[in-house]
Amino acid sequence: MSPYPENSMSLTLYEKLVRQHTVTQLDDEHVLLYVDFHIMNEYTSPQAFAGLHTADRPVWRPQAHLAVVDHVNPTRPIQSLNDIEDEGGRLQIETLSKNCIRHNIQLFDLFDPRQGIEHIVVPENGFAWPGMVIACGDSHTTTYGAFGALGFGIGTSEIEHVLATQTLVYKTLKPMLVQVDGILPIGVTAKDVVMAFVAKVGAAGASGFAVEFAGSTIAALSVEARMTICNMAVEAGARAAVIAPDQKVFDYLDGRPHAPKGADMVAALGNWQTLQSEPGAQFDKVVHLDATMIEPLVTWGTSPDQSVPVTRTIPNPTNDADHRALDYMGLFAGQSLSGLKIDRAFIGSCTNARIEDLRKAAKILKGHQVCSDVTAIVVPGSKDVRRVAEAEGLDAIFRQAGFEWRGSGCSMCLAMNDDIAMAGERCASSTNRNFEGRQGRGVRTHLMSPEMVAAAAVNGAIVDVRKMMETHQ
Ligand SMILES: CC(C)[C@H](C(=O)O)[C@@H](O)C(=O)O
Ligand code: SF4
Repeated sequence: MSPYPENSMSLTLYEKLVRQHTVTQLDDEHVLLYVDFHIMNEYTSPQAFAGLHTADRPVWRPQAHLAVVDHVNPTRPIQSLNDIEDEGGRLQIETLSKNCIRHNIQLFDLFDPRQGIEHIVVPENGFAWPGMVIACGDSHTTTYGAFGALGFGIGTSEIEHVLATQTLVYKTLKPMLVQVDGILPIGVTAKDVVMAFVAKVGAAGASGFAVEFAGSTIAALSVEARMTICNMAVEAGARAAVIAPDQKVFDYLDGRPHAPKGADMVAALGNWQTLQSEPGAQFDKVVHLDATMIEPLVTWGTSPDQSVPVTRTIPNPTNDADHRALDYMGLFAGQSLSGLKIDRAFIGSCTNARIEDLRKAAKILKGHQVCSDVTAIVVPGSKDVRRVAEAEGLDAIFRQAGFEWRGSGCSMCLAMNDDIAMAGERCASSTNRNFEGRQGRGVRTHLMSPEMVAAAAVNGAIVDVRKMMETHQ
């Protein structure tokens, strides 16, 4: 039996995307899904290629894949791969390059002017279109939902399957609607919206679901801000997040190197405009968020759902995990996050290192100095973002304030490269995960918006960014 029988009149956007890519129905829950575009990084692809080579299989459609170096590379300037001290990382980068040459796959390597974090360079170059299925060996592939595409993370054996056949066995999800309405207050961002969602449903609250974000708040957001939302939806367990594409998305894509052009674009638009949930489509769960009530959020624990508005105090622990998290973070219930001293400030990651993020953080920093106790770095999400920021003079604002201006990559989002904090250090971070050890062994991560990180860097402590905005006026 098909989960989407032909006689079911009204489909959600997610269901449409699945149906349009179903090669064959396997059982009640599984389909063989066609993958339009597949992205690889140096970290999760080597074993998949090794499997392919053992089986002596070719890559079926080399042009439907892109490889990007982002996780293990240093963000300080280097002249050649020989300058990378970590031998393991260097080997991963070299292996990706060899595999791409062997199979004729396009690679944005470390020295390519288009290099950056995979989920930043893919949209930037116009690879992600509405209606596509996009897979990648990385959980934050949900980012492409901002375009009305179905993006999701896959494991090593699935990567191999996609390389060989351009398909994979896919377990269908239940549709969930997250309706966000109202005007966001000043100083409250897309990051706070998605953190509010994650806090409301919990870290596993959307597992088994494909989330559709809708409502006046979402419609008012830029495409980049929508990417922040879809990116972090996976922290609630959602293996897919979608937003119906609108004119903003079409305008964003227009003129990008790999977006359709001319008559192809006209034809594509005809299809893209149909990509919405139909009236009467059924969702298995509906969550409402009132944007006017959202405040800047900060995590206090070691899971992205353990957050509170910066104006509030840390809640009482309700289970063992809460106790353990407080212990690791060196915090206690009833404590105020505002005023908590930090050692590091990090602006970066595929959640919040796009040009709009850097512009907003720079606006907070302008005319201020990073507190002398704080080491602050900003890692633009891609070389493109870095170039645009430099053309606008943002690098000068960051540097004058005392931030280090780095090259692009995942950097301090996860301790897999040179950018690692020290045990016991507390870091205000614009990233998406605050797990134990995520930024280095014993490091205490507080997730927040890039504006909030900028404000924390200046104050040497977590602070409500809206206070700094008042002094600007
Ligand atoms: C390394 C990679 C597999 C991982 C992911 O899947 O997301 C990483 O990017 C992360 O953010 O934790
Ligand atoms: S920036 Fe962070 S979240 Fe994004 S892909 Fe890299 S490690 Fe994962």
